[in-house]
Formats: sequence, structure tokens, C-alpha cells
Amino acid sequence: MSVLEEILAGVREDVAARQARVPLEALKETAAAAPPALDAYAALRSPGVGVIAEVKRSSPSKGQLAEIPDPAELAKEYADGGARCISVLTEGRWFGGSLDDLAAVRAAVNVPVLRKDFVVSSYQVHEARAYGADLVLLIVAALEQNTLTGLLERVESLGMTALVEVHTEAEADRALAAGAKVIGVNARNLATLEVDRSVFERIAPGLPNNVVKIAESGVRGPHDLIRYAAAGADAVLVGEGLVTQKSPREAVAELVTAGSHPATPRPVR
Ligand SMILES: O=P(O)(O)OC[C@@H](O)[C@@H](O)c1c[nH]c2ccccc12
Repeated sequence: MSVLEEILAGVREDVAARQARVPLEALKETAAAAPPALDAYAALRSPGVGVIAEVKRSSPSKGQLAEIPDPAELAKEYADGGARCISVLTEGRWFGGSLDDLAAVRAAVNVPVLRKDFVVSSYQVHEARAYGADLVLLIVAALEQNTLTGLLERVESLGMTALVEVHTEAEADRALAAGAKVIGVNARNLATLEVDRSVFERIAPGLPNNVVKIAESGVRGPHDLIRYAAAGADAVLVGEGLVTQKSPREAVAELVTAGSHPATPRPVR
């Protein structure tokens, strides 16, 4: 079994357990009562290269990265540093996250919040909305095409934005066929966990102009952001490179400055 398959098996078990406690109908009521989702697409398309800062305690490749006793506090630092969105890992077994982290971050910041998880069922999409998410990650490698299309429609029908993650050109084609408007190119191969920053440079130029392009993983500092920017990134998604810093606020601010610098060439739309 690949790491991705192992993670997905655990996720399916955990979703079934939550669904046994809170039935879909109850969850839908909570989701319907939540304040409407923020427009993440508009936020991500604004000028300059945006930073999506991630609340990430652990990863399958590195184990624990940071304790993060107070995710809301970290998210506030990220927002103060100028992050355009906050990503919250909600997977528990491998990444040490939870839906409570998502709710805490939602209550602490005014920027769009991404539910970062291995979403395989519409139950998880309703959960995302119930806990205050504006954006939901959908990983192409984890989903059959018709499931991907169905989940994307469900995300949008709840007023949220789908961030559709790809790692190959074939997956990018599937994302576009499903109707993705925001595509994240993950430099990390989820089957092997290896990071290859050139993947974004290969895939991004082939994506249509109106698609928001996000470079995910492997950003350790401004130089990586500048490289992704030159290849057409609208935003970068950064986890490890922020949670391991003494001042996450300053680390975000440095990236935001690099992303708004006139030396960063922006493709003309
Ligand atoms: O910590 P990094 O290298 O900055 O990576 C962040 C983010 O891209 C990574 O956490 C990620 C990208 N896609 C995912 C899918 C599931 C879990 C995690 C991820």
C-alpha cells in the first residue's frame, strides 16, 4: 500500500465513526446555520503572489514539525503577517490536525480558511462548511473522476471554493474536466512523499489563464516563492517553512513582501 492509500483507509474509518455520532442531516443543519463562505477565488486572484499559510503539526515524511498548542494564535500571526488564506490540516492520524482546529482558526481570522484533508465523501464537505471552511481541498490522485466532479459540485453548491490538487499533467487534465477553477500543483508526490519543485514549472504553463494557480509544498523562503512566481503562481501554500520558524508572522511577512515585489514578474491575463 502506498502512503496515500494507507492515509485514505484511515480517513474512511474516521469518517464512518464521526458519521455514526453525527448523522448527515444534523450536520447539514449546522452547515446551513453557519455564516456564508468568504470568496476565496477573488482573494486568491488579487494582484501579487499570495501566501496561503498552513497550520501543520506533523507530516508523514517528517513526523512532528511543531507542537502548535494554540492554532488560533498561530493563524492570527499568519493573518497579521499578511497571509491571504489560512490552511488548516484536519486529518488526525498522520498530520495531527482536527476539525476543532478548523473551528478555532475560523473564529480567529477574517481571511478565507481552507479545510486541508483527504476528502472522499460529501459528508466531509458538509463538515467543512459546518466548521467554517471557505475552501476545500480535493486531491485528484485520491478520487475517481465522477467522485471528483460530484464533490466539486457539492463544494460549490455550499458556496465554497474547491482547491483541486494535482501532481501530473494527466491529473491536471482531470481537474479541468471536472470544472476546477483553482488548481494546486503539489511538488510532493503523495505516493512517495518526494518533493520536486520543477513539477509546477512543467504543469502551470498549460493551465488556462482564468484558472488560479497555486504552488504547494517545498517553499522554505522567498527564493522558492520567487521561482514559483516566475512560473505563473498566483499563490504559494506553505506549511513546514512557517511552523518551524521562531516568528511565523515575520516569516509570512517576508514571503508576502517577496510576492508583492515589482521584480516578481506576473503573467499578463
Ligand atoms: O509543509 P510544506 O512542504 O510547505 O507543504 C505544505 C502543503 O503543500 C502540504 O501540507 C500538502 C499539500 N497537499 C497536501 C495534501 C494533504 C496533506 C498535506 C498536503
